[in-house]
Amino acid sequence: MAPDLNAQTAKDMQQARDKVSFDLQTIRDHLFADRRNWESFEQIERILRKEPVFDKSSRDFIGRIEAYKRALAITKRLTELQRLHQWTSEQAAQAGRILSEALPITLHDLAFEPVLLGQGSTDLVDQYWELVANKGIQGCYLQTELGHGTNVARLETTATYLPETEEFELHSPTLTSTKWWIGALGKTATHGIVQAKLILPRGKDVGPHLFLVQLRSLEDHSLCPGITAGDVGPKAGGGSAALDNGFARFDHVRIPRKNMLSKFATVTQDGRYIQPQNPKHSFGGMMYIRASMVTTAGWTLARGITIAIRYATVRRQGEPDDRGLERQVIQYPSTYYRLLPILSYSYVFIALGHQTTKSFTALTERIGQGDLGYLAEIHAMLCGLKVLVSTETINGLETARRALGGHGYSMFAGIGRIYADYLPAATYEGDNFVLDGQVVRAALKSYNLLVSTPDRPLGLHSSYLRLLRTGTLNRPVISAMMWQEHAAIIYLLEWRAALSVKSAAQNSDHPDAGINHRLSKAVTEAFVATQVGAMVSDLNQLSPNEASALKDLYLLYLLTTAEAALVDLLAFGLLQRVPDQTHPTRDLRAAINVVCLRLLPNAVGFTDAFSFPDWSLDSALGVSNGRVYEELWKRAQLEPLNQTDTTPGYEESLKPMLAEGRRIASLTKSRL
Ligand SMILES: Cc1cc2nc3c(=O)[nH]c(=O)nc-3n(C[C@H](O)[C@H](O)[C@H](O)COP(=O)(O)OP(=O)(O)OC[C@H]3O[C@@H](n4cnc5c(N)ncnc54)[C@H](O)[C@@H]3O)c2cc1C
Repeated sequence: MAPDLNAQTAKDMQQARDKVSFDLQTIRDHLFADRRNWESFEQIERILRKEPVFDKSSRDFIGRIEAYKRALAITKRLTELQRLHQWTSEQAAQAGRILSEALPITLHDLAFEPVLLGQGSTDLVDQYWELVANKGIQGCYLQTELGHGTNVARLETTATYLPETEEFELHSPTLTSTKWWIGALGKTATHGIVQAKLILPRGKDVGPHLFLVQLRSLEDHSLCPGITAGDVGPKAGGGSAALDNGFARFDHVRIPRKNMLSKFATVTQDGRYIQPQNPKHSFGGMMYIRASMVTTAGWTLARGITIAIRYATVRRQGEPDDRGLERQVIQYPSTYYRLLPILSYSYVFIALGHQTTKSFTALTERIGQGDLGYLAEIHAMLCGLKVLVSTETINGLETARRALGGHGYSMFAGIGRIYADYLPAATYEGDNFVLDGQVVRAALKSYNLLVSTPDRPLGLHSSYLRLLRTGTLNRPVISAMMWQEHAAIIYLLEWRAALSVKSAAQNSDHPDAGINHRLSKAVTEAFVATQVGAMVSDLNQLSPNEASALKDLYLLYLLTTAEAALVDLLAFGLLQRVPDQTHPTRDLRAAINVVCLRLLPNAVGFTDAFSFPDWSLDSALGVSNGRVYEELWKRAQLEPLNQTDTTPGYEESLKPMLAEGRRIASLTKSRL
């Protein structure tokens, strides 16, 4: 008798869990950076799961307006719970991650609040802080315009200072000056921080500055006089439907002088402009957002890969074995080769997120004390990290979705929604290809300084350049064994970055079109590789089983990064074949397979450690008990089209069309 495919799914999942070699709680603590963070996660999850407003069962079937209203209801309850349980901002962020919903409030927390805090004067922050912290007002950040996004210097919105009334007048002089794409502006925000060209009394334009503007009445939420605003419309792939990305135009809107965010630059009562000591001070807001994007990317990828690995574990296809069981699709090399690297990327990005947040906090303290030493370098590295994590997360999600076969295209699979929501991360907070340019500029500057002053100390982010100091370090020694050593691969990736920068500097008169992207990738991957080295060293605190499983995961990250860098490694002569040995590229690929095979029995365990409850993961294919077919069946029954036997539209369209077709067919037949 053929095995019961449905019952087999739960057995496969249980068997996969039985094979896991490590203690789940230890890996969980590692992921959450601390047992207390995990406990807090668990506590928050228990609170959230009881709330009917967070139920996701109907969200695949609702339209935009309902989705938006649902998002507001979620936001309201989330805010009440935060107050009730006195969650810290980190705990509130954790609640947001567990919920995993695209909510307008995100922009208040991620963009409005940090920019106001980081760049507003003490008086302005004092005036608004309680309102901002208690969500008595809802904020957004209005920079991008219809005509310009990347080129901030060419923004057209003006803020003209009027000394007679001590006010700024905000104005949108052209259609193309309309603020566009602004998250939460369309319908939700009451206030916004507007990026506008500051025009001084005698008409001098001193470029874009930030201004706090009330957009909507706090009485009835109607738009304030002189402001036209609305939603920009549906987004690609139906992504972020509940988010009201909006447009706004200002018609001579007046705001008081103190509403200019003037921590670093200010305008005096009589209209004199006091310049910032260092214009780079104003990078703070963007840097905060980019730093938090590393963590977000890690957890987003974690969701996608949990679904894919669980499904690939219970999905069976192929020739049946002697028990009549087909092969679990995760056992196919072409499947695990696609999925396990994504798992490794999610672990690396989550750990990198912890490190980045720590460095950013330390940097903010140093800036507060007036030390801008490494600011430019850290800014460039955050740009590089933003590019790397968003690119890899988008690619990883789509790879994971395709690995699900046809069912991956179903909304019930869950990855399609995550992908559509996450997709614009490649564009917002700086288009990835534009940010590449900033990484490259900083790298070339560090290189030129090194050439002119060889003894100059190098920062953490450019330490790979030490390899170019003459007579210091040798090129890597190539052998098949090196692919098993984290340090050797890190060294290789650092060499690739150093030689990429050197080559770009020496050929700067004739750059090729792809140089920025390649160089930015090389430099950022070298930095991430050194961070992975630090992660590996930290594993010594763990017991051998857990340490060795995580070491393999980090090794896979390094190996697949090296594999993707093969063109550079070969072009720079870093991987030359040693006589009588196999080619290093072959050894590298063999090593990837070996480490994948070692990781395979732990794959489900690694995804369990992310600890996504089923209600939060919201995926028919990612259910933790493996019963994917039952779940798919259950969800398809909820499809509104299935609620009536005769389909809507039958009477007006389908019935007459079928009848007409039959009539014509019968005429043709009679003529024959
Ligand atoms: C979902 C979503 C949410 C957003 N939320 C906000 C928000 O809350 N607030 C806000 O202010 N903005 C927001 N934005 C806008 C976002 O920041 C901009 O889209 C982004 O900065 C890119 O600008 P752009 O769209 O004008 O693209 P463009 O600058 O027109 O870029 C178009 C193309 O040209 C290339 N390009 C442009 N300039 C250069 C250059 N110098 N060198 C090389 N290549 C270049 C880019 O790589 C890109 O491929 C959001 C956008 C999206 C999609």
